[in-house]
Amino acid sequence: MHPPGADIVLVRHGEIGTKSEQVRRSMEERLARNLSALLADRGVDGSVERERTRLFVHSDEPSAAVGAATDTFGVVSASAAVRTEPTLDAICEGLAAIARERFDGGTFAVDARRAGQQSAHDFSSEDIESDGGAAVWAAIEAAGGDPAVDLDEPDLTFHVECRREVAYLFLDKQAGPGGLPVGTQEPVVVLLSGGIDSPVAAWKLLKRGCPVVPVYVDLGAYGGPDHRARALSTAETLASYVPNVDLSVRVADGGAVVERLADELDARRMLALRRFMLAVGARVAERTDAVGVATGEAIGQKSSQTSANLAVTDVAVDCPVFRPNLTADKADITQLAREIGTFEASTIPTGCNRVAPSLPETNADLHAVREREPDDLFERARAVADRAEVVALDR
Ligand SMILES: Nc1ncnc2c1ncn2[C@@H]1O[C@H](COP(=O)(O)OP(=O)(O)OP(=O)(O)O)[C@@H](O)[C@H]1O
Repeated sequence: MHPPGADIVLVRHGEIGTKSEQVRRSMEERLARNLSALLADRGVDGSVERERTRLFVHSDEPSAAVGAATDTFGVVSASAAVRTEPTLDAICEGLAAIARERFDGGTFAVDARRAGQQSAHDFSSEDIESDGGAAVWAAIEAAGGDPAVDLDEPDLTFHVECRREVAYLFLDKQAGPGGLPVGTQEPVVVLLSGGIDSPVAAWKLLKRGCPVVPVYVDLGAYGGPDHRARALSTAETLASYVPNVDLSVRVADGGAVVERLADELDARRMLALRRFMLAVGARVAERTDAVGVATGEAIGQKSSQTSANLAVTDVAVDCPVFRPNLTADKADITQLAREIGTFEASTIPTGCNRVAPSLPETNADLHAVREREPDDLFERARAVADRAEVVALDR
């Protein structure tokens, strides 16, 4: 809920504040650009202003601007606010005006902080809280209401952030994703199957500032058009968070290799397939200046993902393999998929055939895996990656 007449959004970031002056400035600039891009993509009126430790969005659409801010990686929270003079009288008047319009019964509290130079004001945060609380109380009573204060768990909190030049009044702090602005880290290739886990892994990398390069390996007879459409659809959802990042999907044709592995290998088939996919991703990384390859895997979630098997797949490539979900439980990954909006597309039935054997290897030995997999597996991976089709997203 925002105060009546709110025309500015306070945007808070977190870890950026721990950086050196130079890094902080460049990250804040990136955050401002990313937020501007998201506002423009959503057709939300708003201009972003950067100040030390904060961004501000000037907007006549405060709810939509808060929505964009809280979808921007790097943002910890956002509040739609009204501004007043930084005097005790003006703040109390402003709080009373908000109370008249927004208090709807229950309990309230006033929470105040002064930012910047404390000596700029001749009153303390406690003064704002006590005088502001009295002003809110009087306004509610005058309107025929029944005010009650609860400082621990109020139904409505009147927040005041008093700065040297201006005081901001707001009613809530909407949580953002946190993390770092996208583009402040080097790109990473993500093997995006479109299942529940890999879009979440991609989102987590975006959240930590990495632009991602999605790669989908077409499984031929073991995949199909719906399987591919599912991957593209999850990429489109991811792209809606970062409209200024190119999330075109590299679609690599792995059909012939998958068929061969299914024909020739039994228990170790999935390991060879994972090693092939990693090699496809590594080749794309090489060609796109990405620093590594990420997957949606988590320790022990599937037979191909036991800690022993993950070790065997990693050594297929020279570049780092990132697994943002590594220690996450499936329930938590699924919950996040729901929250970020990829779950629905990820669970569309694709009717694809099962590649996995009925008795898969769970404790693979690297020598045994190497011995059985085709000699030209990695050569084929590179060739498939080089021929990958770059599919622009439908947005
Ligand atoms: N067809 C594919 N194209 C690209 N990457 C894939 C593909 N299949 C699997 N992967 C990668 O390998 C990881 C493990 O594969 P797994 O078989 O568990 O995937 P899934 O269950 O189909 O999808 P997800 O792991 O996304 O839920 C995936 O998280 C993904 O990173």
